[in-house]
Order: sequence, then structure tokens, then C-alpha cells
Amino acid sequence: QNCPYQPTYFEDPAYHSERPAKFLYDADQQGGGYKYSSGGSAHCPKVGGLESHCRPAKDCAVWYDLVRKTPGTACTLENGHGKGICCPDLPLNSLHGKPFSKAGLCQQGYKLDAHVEGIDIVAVNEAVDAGHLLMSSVKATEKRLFDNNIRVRPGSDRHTHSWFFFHSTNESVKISNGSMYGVYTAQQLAKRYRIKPEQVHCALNRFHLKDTVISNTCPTFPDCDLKTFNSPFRTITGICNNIHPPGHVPWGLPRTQYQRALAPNYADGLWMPRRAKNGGELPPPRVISLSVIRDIDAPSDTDTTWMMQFAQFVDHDVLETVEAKLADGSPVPCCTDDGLFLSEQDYAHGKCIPVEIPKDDPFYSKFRQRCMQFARSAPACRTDRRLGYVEQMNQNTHFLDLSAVYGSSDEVALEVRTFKNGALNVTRLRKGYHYQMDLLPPDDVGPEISTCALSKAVSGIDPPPEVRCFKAGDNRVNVSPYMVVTQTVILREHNRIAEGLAELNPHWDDERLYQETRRILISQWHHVIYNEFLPALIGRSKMQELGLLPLQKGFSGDYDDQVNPSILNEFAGAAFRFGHSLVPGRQDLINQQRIKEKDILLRQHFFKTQEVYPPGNVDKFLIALATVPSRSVDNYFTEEMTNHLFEEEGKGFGMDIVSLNIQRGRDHGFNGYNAYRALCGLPVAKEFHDLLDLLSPTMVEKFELLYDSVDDIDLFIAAVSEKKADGALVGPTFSCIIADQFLRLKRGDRYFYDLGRQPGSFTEDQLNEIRKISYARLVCDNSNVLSSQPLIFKSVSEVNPIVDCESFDSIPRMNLYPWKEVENSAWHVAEDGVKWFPDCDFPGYDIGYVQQVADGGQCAQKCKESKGCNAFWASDGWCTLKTIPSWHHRAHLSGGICGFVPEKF
Ligand code: HEM
Ligand SMILES: [Ca+2]
Repeated sequence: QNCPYQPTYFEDPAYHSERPAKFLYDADQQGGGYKYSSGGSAHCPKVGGLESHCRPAKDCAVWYDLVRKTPGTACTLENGHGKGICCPDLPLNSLHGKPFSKAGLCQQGYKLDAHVEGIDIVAVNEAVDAGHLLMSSVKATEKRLFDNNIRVRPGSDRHTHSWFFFHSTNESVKISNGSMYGVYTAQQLAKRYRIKPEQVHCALNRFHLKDTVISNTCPTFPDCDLKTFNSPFRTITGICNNIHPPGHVPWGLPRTQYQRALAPNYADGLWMPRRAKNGGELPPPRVISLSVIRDIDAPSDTDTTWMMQFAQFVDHDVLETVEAKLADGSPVPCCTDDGLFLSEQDYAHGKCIPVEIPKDDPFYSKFRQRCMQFARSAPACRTDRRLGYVEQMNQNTHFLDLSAVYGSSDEVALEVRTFKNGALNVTRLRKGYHYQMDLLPPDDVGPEISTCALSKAVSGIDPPPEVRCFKAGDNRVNVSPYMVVTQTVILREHNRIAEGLAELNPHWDDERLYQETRRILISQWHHVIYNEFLPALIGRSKMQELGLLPLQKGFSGDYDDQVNPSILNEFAGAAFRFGHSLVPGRQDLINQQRIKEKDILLRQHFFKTQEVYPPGNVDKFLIALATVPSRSVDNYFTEEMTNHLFEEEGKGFGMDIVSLNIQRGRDHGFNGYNAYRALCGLPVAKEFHDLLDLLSPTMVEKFELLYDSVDDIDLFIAAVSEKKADGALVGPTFSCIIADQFLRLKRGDRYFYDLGRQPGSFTEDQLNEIRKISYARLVCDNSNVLSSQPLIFKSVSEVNPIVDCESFDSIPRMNLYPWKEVENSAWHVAEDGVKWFPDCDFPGYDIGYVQQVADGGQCAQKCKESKGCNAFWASDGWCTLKTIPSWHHRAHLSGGICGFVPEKF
């Protein structure tokens, strides 16, 4: 039995936007999924042995590698004027995909030495005192640096790295300073009791901070209130996404620790960087970089530069590591300003592990550089609030929630809003009578106003007065012009949707418009990631194996409250840095005729926004991203990143991203590459030549020269050089870590876009509209780019030809109509203002106690609390009590009534 309410479609011609081409609610396009014509599909060949149908390309993204190779798959859509692709239905997901099991050291009857076993809480508290002494000596070291004017010079590459790239908020610095008490205490105990590195974590993890005198050094989190828990809108910080028993840290919040795929390998079991298996030094990262990395552009024939740029945007959503700072929050100097090592005393704070540059370095020797700056990542408060090895801290919400747009804290979220009509702040530029499309708003409280302008020496002109650094939810937005234009598109899409919703629902206030828009935009984001980006990155078979493929229709019930969505340390510190190999040395400006007009050298444009301002340039960068072939993930990196990263003007050199990545892996205690092969079910190498299954003979030879043992090889450098996994852009090890992460981000997120029966669930019609979105559509709708290939991560080909942005058949557009809230006389308005549509019946539900609210013209299941309704259907089919303290009291009432459940059963 269907909902008796049938919406009348919105056909008022008076509604049109200022830019008619960007029309949002086209009545012709209203409706569910795409209909396949027998005519269009009759000529479709079998693809991979399966029946195929002619559909818009975005519905074939998952099959792209196959359809590209199958002749005759380019087709004309049913109405005769849209180009499409013949591809099969989406394959069914495997139901067996599971995340890595929890990394742990102390699970299986580990045995401690007797004297270690005897450590008690008194001993721990004594060590706290000694830890305090250590802290004073750290302060003294920092004062010495200050007194001797040893600091990071503003303008230097290190300053850009620490101040702009790894900008830590005051709150993060405070938390990491607090966590240091635990670290120092643990170090003292390990030293005093001579605990072996392999025992130290298990020995100390027996002690909870709350039982010690440093019980208040880590923050507590507020419990989630019922109203927020049941809100259709996710919170900015991610609180209430999952529930946590009192006293436990909720998952996925900003400033919480990364989780680990494998328990760490720290030399001292606590925080010292890994050493070689034989106890010796590992090769210096720069030596590895010099030996293995070349700057060769091996262009992909299937992917565009968008793969690189979109990946970086995803990275800026889900993670931002906190770097250790001096007590006042300023960057830690780890080398002299001349590129030499500081004195031993200057390192006594323990926050530096500078990278040694060999004397005969073919590049840096020209500049007499021997020391590359490297400050350690800041320790996090451990989620278990116990003593133990150091974990690192993520400043962003771990969820895929566009925190790079909206911010990860309530403060930033407020800063980017206008509080008018749900819109976000912009820069509006006008030349004469012509408005340009909006740019991101200026960052007026951040760095000095001029830092993002180019010098005259670079640009040939005086810096235009309007040039500013831009403000967004993540402070790395200005890292390069490509990043800026990427965020610009999404910002414009927010304001475009908000405008559309405001016209559809004039009675919605700013807050409602902002929240609804945010919910839609984040869902589009999810859809693009799982429908277009991931298939290109890790391939269809990996996605299918883990159950990550998007659904063609209907709702998912995949949410699992036992899956921890937090970002894996190895994902942040290694796997998702694959993109560094894709970064092009130059960013291009290409016009609508696909002719390159100009290119800019990356080293001159880190954190420079000037090129984004001239009219038309946003579009030219966007066209370049869709046109220039991607580089490949391999041991080829542009010199802009390996010798000139964040180069200070006139210096001639910058930092080396490959050295930083390798050193970061050691800083975070990653195991050797071989251990991750084992984790991923790949053959473990006993000898170097066993690596030949995934690495080239040249690479294996180089590794054999560099490392003593095959177990010593650093994760990043080996995995980035692997042969590609089936249908993937990356090799099997990175693919395995990345897939695990995206499984967590899907199954561990109560607000994942296609979930049914959750407070944040859409109606089916709304969800079908979200499914129409492709990344090409977002670019088309939010720029003056006139044409695009429908699958924008993929290069132009016979099945992916350039079409007009106005071709809504080839690049479908979503219709906001299902978000129109319809007044109906049958509504019953409850005391709390919620409107209930009493006769709205749902297939499969008994409405005895459950009221359904017509939401946006559709039926959605909701409970009416004033009628004593206290339970809802959880995604796993369990009728679940809403009261949080007893959330685990659940009854399986399938087919029965879920609405009122006695507290005790
Ligand atoms: C303009 C291009 C880029 C620049 C200048 C850049 C620069 C950097 C730098 C300096 C770091 C910190 C290194 C360290 O000290 O540990 C970093 C980290 C990282 N990069 Fe990139 N990167 C770029 C592109 C990308 C791309 C395309 C990806 C996409 C896959 C990516 C993913 C990451 C990730 C995941 C991290 C770890 C961040 C964290 O832990 O907070 N980067 N990048
Ligand atoms: Ca996030």
C-alpha cells in the first residue's frame, strides 16, 4: 500500500533563477531512476558476458574499464539526443566484506616479565612526578631556543609547512600538551623498570588515566542528547553520529586519535621511530628518495588530473594531522635557517626528527643543505584513556562530511556562514556591470593579507589589491590554485542548492536552509565518491568484494554500530598519500576550445591564489583538470614536490615530499611494508626477490641495496611503486588499506547517504535525485565551463565524449522538487510543531503506534513521541529504543510493531 499522498509537480514558469541555464527544478526531469528504452538498448552488446542497457554515463562509471574495451558500447539514449553508454546493472555487493580486525598487542595471553608485572599504581604516580620534571626540561629547551633566537623564519619553506599546511588550532595544541603527561609518564616507567620495548605497551596499558594523578589531562566528551541523536542533520563535529557508553570517547570526532591497521612498531615500544630489524639505523629518507624517485611524466590514457585533485579534497575532508608545536603554538625549528643541524641540546624537547641530507646530494648540495626540517606529529589523547604507545591526532572530523567546506568545529562553521538564506560566505567580484561568479571568501583573520599574492618578480605585475588567501572549512584550501577552484565549485553548489530550496520552501528559515543544503551536498559528495571516484581508484572487483558498490535503487541497511569509522593512521600517513605521485609540476589554464593558454609552475604557486582572480581563470583551471591526463601512481614524482615543495621565493630549493612521507611513516610507528602485505593477504616476502610479484626488478634491486632486511622497507615507498591492482590506479597494498577505510566510512556512518530507516534518511524520491549527480554535473552547474565529458575523472574517449553542459540527458541534473514541503489539509500539527500525516502507510509497517510524517511530500517513518513512541527500526532490522542509556536493549520484532517498546524486555 503506497502513501496516498501524490504530489502535484511543480510547474510554475515564474520560477527561474538568474542564470536560466542553471535551472534547478525542471518538471520534465522529475521522477525516479532513468528509464531504459528497448530501442536504445536493443543494440547494446554484452559487457563482460552480461546484458547491458544504454544509460547515462554516470550509471556506468563502475563498469568503465570494461565498457571502454568492449566495442559498440557508445550509444544514444532513448530520446535520441543524449549520449550514453551500454553497461550492465550494478553488480550485487558481496556481503562478506569485513574491516580489518582491531589492531592489538596484548590480546592473546601475553606474558610480562615478573618485575614488570609488579608495577602498580603507586609506581605509576611516582613516574608522573618524574614526568613533570621532564616537562620542565622541555620548557627550558624551548626557552633556550627562544632566547637564542632559534626559530622558524616566516616565509621559509618550513614555515609554510608548519603554519599554513599543518596549522594546529589552539584546542589541538592544548590536547596534545595534555597528552604529553601520559607520554612522559610512560617513558619514565619504561626507563625505570627497563621494560623491553615489546612489553612496554601491554605493561602500561593496564593503567587507566582516571586512576592516576593525571586523570584530568585529557578532555571528556559530552553525552549525546536525544534530540540531536534523532536529528536528520549530522552535527558539525560528528558528535552523536555514533553513541558511546558513558565515559568512552565517541568515534570520528575532531582531535581524536587515528586508529591503526597494525599495532605500531616504535623502537622503544612507545614513541621512538622504528629502527631496522637488526637494531641499526634505517636508511635516511632522502637517500631512499634520491635512489628510487625519478621525475618522469608517464601520462595515463584513462584518467584525468581530477583524480589527483579530487583525492586531495577527500583527504582534506577526512584528516588533518596535528604537528607538535612549541608551547606557545609556534612551529618547532628542527634545523638552522641555513639548513644545518642544531646542537644536541636544541633537540632535547623531543619534537624533532630532522631528515639528514647526504653531503653529495645532487640537488641540495648546491645549496649546502644537510638538514631537512621535520617536526614530529603531536601525540593524541589515547581513546582508551590508558597509558600506552603514542597515537597521532586528527584535527578534522574523520567522517566524509565535507568538513573542508563546513569546518570541523562549531566556531569555523559559524565563520563560513552568512546567516542569510542558508548561504555560505563568498567573494563577489564585479568588473563594470559584469559580475563574475562568486569566489571563496577572504580569510581576514588568518595570515597577513598579502601572503597569497604573487610577487612582481613572478607575475610581472604589482600584486592586485583584491588578492587574499581564501577561507574555507580546512586551512589547506590555498595550497594550490587547483585546490582553490575545487573548493570554489562546491561552495557555489551549496549556495545554488540553498537558493533553490529557498524558492521551493519560502517558509524555511536560514538554519533550515543551511542544514538541508548541507545534507544534500554531503550526500552528493558520498555518491560521487562511491559511484565514480572509488571505482577509478581501487576498481570494481575490490569494491564488490568489500560491499562498497553503490546501490542502483532503494535503501541500504549497511550501518553497523560496531564499525569504527575513524581514519586509519596508515591511510593518512601512507596509503592516501598515493596522490603525491600524481601531482603535476605545472597547473594549466585551458580554454573552452581545449587550447592551453598558459601554465604555471607549482613551486611559485603554493599558497598563492592570485591566478584564480582574473575573469575566466577558474573555468580554465577546471577545464585543465578535466583535460590533462593524470600521471600514474609510481616512483615518478615531479621535482616540484621532491625538491621545491613550499619553496621560498629566490631560494632555489624547498622540501622533499617523499622524504617527509617516509619520515612521517617512521614518526607514526608504521611497520615495514612486508607486514602490510601480510595484513592484506598478499604473500609475505622472505627474501628481496620475493617482492618481484609486485615490484619491478629495478625497484627490488634498489631496495636490496638500501635496506638490510626485506622487513625493513618503508611502507610508502614500496607500496607506491607496486604494480597496479586489478582495474585500480594503485597497487594491491594501498588498495587494500584504502578499501578498508572506505568501508569504515560507509558502514560506520549513521548518516551515510543511502541508508534507510535512520533519522538522516532521505525519501526514496530524494535519494533517486541524489543518484543523478555526477562530478561533471557539479562542475558544469557551478562554473562557466560549457562542455565536459560525462565521466570527468576519465579521459575523453568514444564512450566518454565531450558533450554540452546543457545536455541533461548525458549529464543528468538533480531536481530539488522532492524537497518541497507540501501543505495538506490532512496534516495534523502536533504541539511541537511537527506535522504528521496520519494515513500515510508504509509497506511492511504496522502503523499501530508508529506515525508517519509526510516529509517533503513523501512518507517517512517517524515516531511521535507525544504518543509514547520510544523506538525506531535500526538498519539491522532491530527495533531499537531511542533512549540512549539503554540503547542496547533491543527487541527483534520483525513484522511486528516498532513504536513503543517497554524499557525492560
Ligand atoms: C599541490 C599538491 C600537494 C601538496 C603541495 C601536498 C603537500 C603535502 C604535505 C607537505 C604533506 C605533509 C607531509 C608531512 O610532513 O608529513 C602532505 C600530506 C598529505 N597529503 Fe599531500 N600534497 C599535495 C597533494 C596531495 C594529493 C593529490 C593527495 C591525494 C591523495 C594528498 C594526500 C595527502 C595526505 C593524505 C597527507 C597526510 C595529511 C595529514 O596527515 O594531515 N596530497 N601533503
Ligand atoms: Ca570530515
